[in-house]
Amino acid sequence: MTLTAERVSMTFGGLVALDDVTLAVPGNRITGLIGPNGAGKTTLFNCLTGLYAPTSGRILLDGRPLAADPAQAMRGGVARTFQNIRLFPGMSALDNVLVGRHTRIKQGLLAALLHGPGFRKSEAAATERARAELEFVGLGPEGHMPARSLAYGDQRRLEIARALAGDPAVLMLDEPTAGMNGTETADISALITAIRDRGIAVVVIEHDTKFIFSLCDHVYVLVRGRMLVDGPPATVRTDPRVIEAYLGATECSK
Ligand SMILES: Nc1ncnc2c1ncn2[C@@H]1O[C@H](COP(=O)(O)OP(=O)(O)OP(=O)(O)O)[C@@H](O)[C@H]1O
Repeated sequence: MTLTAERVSMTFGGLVALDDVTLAVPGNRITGLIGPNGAGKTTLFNCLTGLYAPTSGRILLDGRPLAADPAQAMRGGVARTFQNIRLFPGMSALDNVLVGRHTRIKQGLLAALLHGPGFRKSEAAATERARAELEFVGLGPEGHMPARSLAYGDQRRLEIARALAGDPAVLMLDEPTAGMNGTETADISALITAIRDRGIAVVVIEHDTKFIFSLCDHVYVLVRGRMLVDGPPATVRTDPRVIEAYLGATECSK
């Protein structure tokens, strides 16, 4: 599946946050989105996840318009994590992932109340899948623990497990390494690569350009609402326009 922004512009009052931005996010690829403060990254992210309706242009998932409604976008296959952790702190890690799984299950209220065999079977399958996602992110043994008692890095992995449980075609990660130490960052890199290898399109916004250039298959650079340049990391990080506009010569040449 490919998520596309087609000539997207977004204005807030008189302020142009995005100006004619086009990008394509295919499966089997980790796409990075970087840019200086105020470049429009979060605004683009919000358009791609259905939180904002662009002022003009279109967001398409495999050629079909994506609803400007986060719940519908999620059901359509676009999942996200947030800059700030948004778990249910008192619930177990497993139950947090089950919440993600339930976005996919079509059991009505009546079925839940009656607790019939169909419902029980579907719940058992959901629990199995939730356990599998916990294993996948490296939290297999922690399923019973309240989310709040997990280490910070583990809470971020739990958020990713919850997003994966909804069977996304595209996973959008907003600053997934914010506040992490070097080891946790390396672990998250490996996890994101494993997600890509499942065929899921991954989009990462990060301020840590070193992380983006070493992780991503393709990088887009936004500057003042416009897409300045995109390409493989090796090309983008040495592009003089990027060095001048965003990174500063010394940073980018590292
Ligand atoms: N809801 C809003 N209302 C008004 N202006 C907004 C709104 N959201 C963003 N903006 C403005 O749009 C521009 C782009 O902001 P955005 O947050 O998308 O940039 P960013 O690249 O994510 O920045 P940062 O790296 O600092 O998070 C900024 O000038 C910002 O002030």
